[in-house]
Amino acid sequence: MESSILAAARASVPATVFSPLSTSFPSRTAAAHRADGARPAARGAVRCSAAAQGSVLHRLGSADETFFNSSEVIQWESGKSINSIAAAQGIRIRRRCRPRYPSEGVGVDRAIPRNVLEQIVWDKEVELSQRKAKMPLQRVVESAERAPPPRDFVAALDAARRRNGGLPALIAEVKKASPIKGLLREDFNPVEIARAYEKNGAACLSILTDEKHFLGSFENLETVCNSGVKCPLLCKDFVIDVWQIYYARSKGADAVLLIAAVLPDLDIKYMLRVCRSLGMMALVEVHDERELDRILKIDGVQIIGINNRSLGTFEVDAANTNMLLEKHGDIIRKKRIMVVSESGLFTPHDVASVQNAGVSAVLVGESLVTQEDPGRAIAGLFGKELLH
Ligand SMILES: O=C(O)c1ccccc1NCC(=O)[C@H](O)[C@H](O)COP(=O)(O)O
Repeated sequence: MESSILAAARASVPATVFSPLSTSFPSRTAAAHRADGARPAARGAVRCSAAAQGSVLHRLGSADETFFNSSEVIQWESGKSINSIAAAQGIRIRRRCRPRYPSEGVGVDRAIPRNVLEQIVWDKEVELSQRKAKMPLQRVVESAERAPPPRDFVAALDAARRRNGGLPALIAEVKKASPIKGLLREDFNPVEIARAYEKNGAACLSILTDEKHFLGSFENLETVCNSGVKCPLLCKDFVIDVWQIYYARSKGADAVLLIAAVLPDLDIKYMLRVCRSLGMMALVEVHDERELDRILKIDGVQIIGINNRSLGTFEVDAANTNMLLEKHGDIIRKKRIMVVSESGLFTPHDVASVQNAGVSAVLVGESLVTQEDPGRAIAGLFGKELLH
């Protein structure tokens, strides 16, 4: 019998004809397959689905249920590469393993990464293809269905803010290492750190799951989820495919991070729908004005994270939050979007400054996790103890 999450996922992408570029997608796809000399799907027709805003090619009736990300569909449809679609939206982070037609597998570019984030994304493509080979989407979807019900990330932030007289709520990050700073904490026990954060007033926790660059893991996410910690959990990873969202849910995540510097608009729209179908929240992260402009045009975004880490230098500057909110605060307030200031917050002055700019929450890793007692460090960061 079909799982209800799978059914919900199907329901969220009604079976209508995909036409962002106005032509009938199934016939174009079939033509593309023929032109390319690729064999059609072994069983069942390639059926196309469209979400109200995002789109997905969903191959039904085959044993290995496959979802394709929206920009891959556009790639097939338009003949343009994902990288040129992304570049047209001002996205500077390129993909390396560029998926083409299904039977072709992935094409690998020989270029070298331009920066740390691009390197992370390229490594993520390799990691993901290995994970998917071990666990096809249908199994991940079924496993997501067995996870404990998601907790309300936004409600937890709101409640903490009210409890603390309007101070920004804290999303405290369980972070062992960073690609820029290296190892942040030697004696790293994710459950101990998570409990200490919660006890000292964190509203939500961010659990890094990237292994290669942050020494995080999905085991960390799962153990914290099963440890009795009640704070909602953000799976902090580099999402490039909906598979990762289902996987994060299956390991107990209540929210995921979607990075505008990495994901084209259609992928963000589609991923937001997948999150909604799973009862999860998406923290949509921007670094600059161009990304913020894009995200403000997308319906259904409830939380925006402004990352203070420059994508050029990877240096942090908390003034980035203030600068973006000065220019776009009005529209953000009008749309009732919650804003989180992320990265590079070290002192009560930093927190007060982003609070004055209008943020509802702060996401902090390094300045807490590097202290001997990361829980006690919260009072140091805010200049007072937070109510739990
Ligand atoms: O933390 C890094 O060095 C890093 C490098 C490249 C891409 C992303 C990176 N960090 C991810 C994050 O967003 C931070 O872990 C998070 O905002 C907390 O930042 P901080 O308080 O400065 O540890």
